[in-house]
Amino acid sequence: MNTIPGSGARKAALKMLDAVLRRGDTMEQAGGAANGLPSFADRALARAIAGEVLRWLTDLDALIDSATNKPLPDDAKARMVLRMMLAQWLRLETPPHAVIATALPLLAGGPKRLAHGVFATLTRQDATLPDAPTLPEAVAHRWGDMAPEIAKGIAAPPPLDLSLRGDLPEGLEGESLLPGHLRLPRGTAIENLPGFDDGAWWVQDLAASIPARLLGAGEGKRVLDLCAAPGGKTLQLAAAGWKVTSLDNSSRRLERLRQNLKRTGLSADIVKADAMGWHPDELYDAILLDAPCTATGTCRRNPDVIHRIGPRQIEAMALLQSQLLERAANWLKPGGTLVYAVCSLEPEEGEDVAASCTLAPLPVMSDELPEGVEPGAWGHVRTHPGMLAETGGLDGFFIARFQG
Ligand SMILES: C[S@@+](CC[C@H](N)C(=O)[O-])C[C@H]1O[C@@H](n2cnc3c(N)ncnc32)[C@H](O)[C@@H]1O
Repeated sequence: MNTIPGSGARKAALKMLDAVLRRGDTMEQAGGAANGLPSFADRALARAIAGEVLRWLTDLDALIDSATNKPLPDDAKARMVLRMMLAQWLRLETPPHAVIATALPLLAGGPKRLAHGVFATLTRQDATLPDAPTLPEAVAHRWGDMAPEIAKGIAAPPPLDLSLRGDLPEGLEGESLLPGHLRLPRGTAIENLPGFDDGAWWVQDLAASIPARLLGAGEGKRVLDLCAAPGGKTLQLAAAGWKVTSLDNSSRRLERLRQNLKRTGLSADIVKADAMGWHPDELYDAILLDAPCTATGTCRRNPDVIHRIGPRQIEAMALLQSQLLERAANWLKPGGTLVYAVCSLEPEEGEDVAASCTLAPLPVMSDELPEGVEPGAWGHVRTHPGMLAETGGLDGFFIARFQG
């Protein structure tokens, strides 16, 4: 039984961190550890603690090492608990006495005094974190010139972006960076927003909304949303007047797509199939391939990717993406349009895959993008979390458009 209020959330956060950093689970998978907590507030707290630790891991470790004579092993439980303690104090503004009361029981029978001593030293010194998280060396190297700006973008969770099905519901206010887009402050509770019950909008990062926009109005023509679940882009395409076929190989994610269609009152034909074995009955006017990827572009909301993803996963994804793009290119009517997108910051999954496509590039124009985002040299789009910083940033995406 938990005798100290909030200790359940800390236990769950510890389990989540263990799952991500030791087993390589995604935050979504690891989040299951918080599901048994009785209150929404506790579940949110567990996720916030784990998220802040993953965001600031390198800097938290540097603080811990500065306050110990002998470095704690990377996988020591005391180090993990100290990371959580510092993240709560320095990022979530939890008072030190509450941090100590809820964290030390996690080390029952272990080095409680050591953890207490390190934490007390750092609080006495008024330790601080830098303005932007320090990226692990290999990640900074991979992201090259973009790395310093991305790091700034990762410093805090992102704002809430909504895509609108049609007109703006009465009473819903925010900043609009593209038609049909609305940005609200981070932490906004969606259930209480006007239009939630009517399905007048869905949550979708501004960058994630760009690929479907690049296909324009559907006017009843047929589009294949390849790798469609949970369906953010299917909803956009259906709302833009396309006759949508949504294909995905995950039953669980397709169930979420079904629920999303139901909530918004939009429609699509759903196909559960492996795109690597499936063949269409006829060709499509347009195809949106939002390919499976390492998702490093979502590092603001899923900071686990900073620690889980490396060359092995990037290479495997790039191979699958090239194969999917090659197949999709054959399913397009002559003159049709194909958009390839990945929410990855890795050129191997974006620029390199697009360069291997046999279709002709159909360059994206500046006026199709949010102000401040410009198309690249051959008309492709590259976004990253450090862009549009003054308005709250956006996820990292690579997007290219082609003509059949
Ligand atoms: C980036 S997500 C798609 C997100 C979706 N387009 C949206 O906007 O909500 C990639 C999807 O590809 C699916 N997928 C992965 N491999 C697949 C395959 N071989 N065939 C079909 N779908 C696949 C995954 O289940 C996942 O839902």
